Amino acid sequence: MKILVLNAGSSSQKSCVYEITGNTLPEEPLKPLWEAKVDWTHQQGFAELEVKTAKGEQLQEKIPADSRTQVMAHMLDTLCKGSTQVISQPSEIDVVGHRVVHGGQDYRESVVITEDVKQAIARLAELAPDHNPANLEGIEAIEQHWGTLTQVAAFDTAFHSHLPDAAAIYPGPYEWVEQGIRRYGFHGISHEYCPKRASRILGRDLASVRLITCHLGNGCSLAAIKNGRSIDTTMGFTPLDGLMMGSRSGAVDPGILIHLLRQSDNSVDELAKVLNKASGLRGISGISNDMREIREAISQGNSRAQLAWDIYVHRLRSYIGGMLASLGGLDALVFTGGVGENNPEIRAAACEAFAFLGLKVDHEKNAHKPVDIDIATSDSSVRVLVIHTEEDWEIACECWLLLEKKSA
Ligand SMILES: Nc1ncnc2c1ncn2[C@@H]1O[C@H](COP(=O)(O)OP(=O)(O)O)[C@@H](O)[C@H]1O
Ligand SMILES: CC(=O)OP(=O)(O)O
Ligand SMILES: [Mg+2]
Repeated sequence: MKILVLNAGSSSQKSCVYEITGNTLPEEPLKPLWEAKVDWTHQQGFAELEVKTAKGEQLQEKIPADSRTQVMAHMLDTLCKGSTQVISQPSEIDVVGHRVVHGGQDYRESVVITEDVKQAIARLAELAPDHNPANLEGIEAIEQHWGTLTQVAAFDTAFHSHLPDAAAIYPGPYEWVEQGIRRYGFHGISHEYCPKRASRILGRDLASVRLITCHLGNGCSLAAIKNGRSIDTTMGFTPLDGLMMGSRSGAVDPGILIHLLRQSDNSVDELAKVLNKASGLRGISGISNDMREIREAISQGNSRAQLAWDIYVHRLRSYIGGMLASLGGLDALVFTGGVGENNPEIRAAACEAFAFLGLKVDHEKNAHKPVDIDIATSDSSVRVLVIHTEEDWEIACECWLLLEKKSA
């Protein structure tokens, strides 16, 4: 079965083609036949496209980013044409799997996309404005360019859909519960993949390990994992809650929002834009949402970049502390996502606060681009893992399972 996966994040569009043969799913992620990444934010006005194939072909292009759909169409063309071609026509793809960020109350597992599903994704766009519209664009781009193919939605909210009520319900009026205003949690595809990988690295049964998964990308969230399930998480009703992020504020006193809305020159839309696009690392530093640029500015003595870093670290530590209490103990702390996987300083800074528990990082291992390994010292009381998240592989597995079930 050939599966194309489209994973639209807030700063990137990642895409992969996998070929799964045989009648069971492999335990380890397969190497994609073709993978592409579009980075939307690295250079103003341009998108950077990188394509790689299993055969070793590579392509790097800088394209004007005026229209996301055009960039997507161009990316899809590299699958069927030119040096990175891996299929001769779209009909060779059996199914297209999409990461869909908000699935609301109704979508607690992956589904085959129908008109109803598309309408629900569009309806929920208000709650995930940086994601659901891009997810829908991906679905529509396939329909427009490739015609009718089976498409599947894998929801970021699904893995958190069994959160205990005490963690899921906001202490507003009870009517909120009836209106579906609750903590949904996001990055669920990554928070589900990482514990499975962690249990293999640790050589322990998933049901016996207590984990905190720190997904630190452009969006950032933590999840507390017990018995392989999410029992607490930092993102909420929308992907704005919790940790400080690239350009999102994370949790702020709701009184600030009331105060700003009372000032007549602030509209709801402006406020939404400020919280989603002009806050977080970008808002505080005035430089960028990208952690690489924040680190660079700190090395040049920029005090606002330093402040942005300090707040990011403070919040990360304090939310890890919260997850620790929800779990009542911890076997391993897991770092993943663009920042979690690539930034040794953030891992060291987060872990330092838990040294009193006997958690110790091996600084040599931490510094040397760790991938899917334990970076704690042998005498550390808690393991510390760096895991390359394989959201795309997890989505491909969901597609395979759904189609196998349908054909059984
Ligand atoms: N080498 C690196 N060092 C530090 N941060 C990095 C590095 N590579 C990527 N990042 C960070 O990862 C972020 C993107 O994370 P990613 O998980 O890919 O994002 P998305 O939210 O789009 O899925 C970038 O904004 C950047 O801050
Ligand atoms: C939900 C979310 O914030 O996703 P991303 O980090 O990919 O933007
Ligand atoms: Mg992401």
